[in-house]
Amino acid sequence: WQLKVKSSFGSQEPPHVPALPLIGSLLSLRSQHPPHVLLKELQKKYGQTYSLMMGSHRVVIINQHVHAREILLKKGKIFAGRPRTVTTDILTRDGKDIAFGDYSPAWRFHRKIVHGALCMFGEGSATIERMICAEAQSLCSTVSEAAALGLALDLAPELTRAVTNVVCSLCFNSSYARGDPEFEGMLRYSQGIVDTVAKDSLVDIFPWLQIFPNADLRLLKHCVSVRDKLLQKKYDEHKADYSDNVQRDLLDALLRAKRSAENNNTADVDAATAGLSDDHLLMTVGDIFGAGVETTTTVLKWAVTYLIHHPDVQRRIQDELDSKIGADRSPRLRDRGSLPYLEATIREVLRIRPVAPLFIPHVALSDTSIGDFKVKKGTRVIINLWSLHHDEKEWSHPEHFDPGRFLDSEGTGLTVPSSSYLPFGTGIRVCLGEALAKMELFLFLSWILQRFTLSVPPGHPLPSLEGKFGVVLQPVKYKVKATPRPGWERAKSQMC
Ligand code: HEM
Repeated sequence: WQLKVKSSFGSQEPPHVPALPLIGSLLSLRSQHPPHVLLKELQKKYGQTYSLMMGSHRVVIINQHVHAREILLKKGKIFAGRPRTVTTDILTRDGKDIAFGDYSPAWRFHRKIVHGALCMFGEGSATIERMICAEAQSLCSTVSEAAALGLALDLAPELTRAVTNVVCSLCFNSSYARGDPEFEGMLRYSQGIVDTVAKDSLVDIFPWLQIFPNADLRLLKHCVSVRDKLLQKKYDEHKADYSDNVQRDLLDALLRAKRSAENNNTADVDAATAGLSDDHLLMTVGDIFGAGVETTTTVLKWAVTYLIHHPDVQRRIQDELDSKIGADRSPRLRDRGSLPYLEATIREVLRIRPVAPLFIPHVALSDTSIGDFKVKKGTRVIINLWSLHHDEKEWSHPEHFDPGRFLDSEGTGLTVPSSSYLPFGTGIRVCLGEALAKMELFLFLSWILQRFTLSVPPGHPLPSLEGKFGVVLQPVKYKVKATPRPGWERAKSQMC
């Protein structure tokens, strides 16, 4: 019996990367590789699951799907905590959002109403499809204008604009024209936040460093205050003309859920204890911008980058689009089922270049175990999605871009060939925007590839596939030559 109890809490600690007092394992983590690659490499020395010290925090690193699934699914509630850090506290008013909020009844209720609101405007909704198609149309017009002038285009800012506008329409029922000062301001502060949060922030490992002047923290605080002013303005406007009978957007849906909880119109136990404040709703919208724009845009950028490297894949998608949709109308969400090769390509992009290769760290909320290893309450856990998606035992030639691995043996049906595939996570903390992101990826890519063939301008090198690591794993900057496809002359590219 004693043995049984022992093993249910794990019998041994995971192997440790050496650590020194105060600085932890910092010296062993110096490398020219980005963190996800280094943490994958360290498996060779310490095994698939090992631990290290970040300052005074013990962090367990997971490089295999069996342990990842145990953490996210089987022990989802035990590992549902999030660490608090200096930068995320600034970003989220001390964790009043979903992504960095710690697990609690308030968080559970908060996540539930946001999920409900996103479903209403998300999956299967004609409203969101219209919003995305409007942005796809505007994006294709910009690309078409550049093509008509014979110009190569940096697609990255155009994709950011398009995805940001979808999120603006979803949250505030307002989309912006190019050059609109409010919109340009929003793009600027978002970039500032991405740049500063992306820095390997030492203050997050050693919070006492805050007492020293820190230019990054100053910039982050400035960008967050500009963001908050805009969010507050939108929030006040929505509150002023709120009506129970009309739901224009996500902010209306959130306001309704909050009011209904306050009026005790809900039997929800968590709601009774939650007490969601205005800050919670504002930070939710901050989260959707923060988690929803950079990620989706980056996947689109990687998709374009891989398609440029693989004209054969691009051609096969275009053949599929031509035969299933033709040139008389634009793709719709209902076409997804008949375009398996495009869907397989999106899955392969999400596998080969996971934008969140280290997820968001989880925290053990009680003493527990992972496999045979015991894990103490408060331990942080980093799931290295890069290792899962590049595990040689699970994927043949993992660095080889091959959408076909997500097709069945007939090449017509979609499959997921390995359990080592978790681009959006799974379980209690699964990505809240998975459905929205998949709709955007499908519509933007199908619209672009129906109209244009993408390449690099003559004489330009192919863009690097290495990527640079920040908040997300980004491709490098480069220019794209978009050649209109036969039948997609300029006027027609406007067609919806
Ligand atoms: C292709 C685009 C996207 C990818 C690959 C992606 C991936 C992920 C991943 C891996 C996580 C971490 C899961 C974990 O910690 O266990 C996550 C969390 C999250 N994502 Fe996404 N995401 C994408 C787009 C979006 C969008 C569009 C939204 C907003 C509508 C969004 C909102 C969130 C939120 C709020 C969380 C935190 C969930 C929680 O902590 O409970 N994401 N996402």
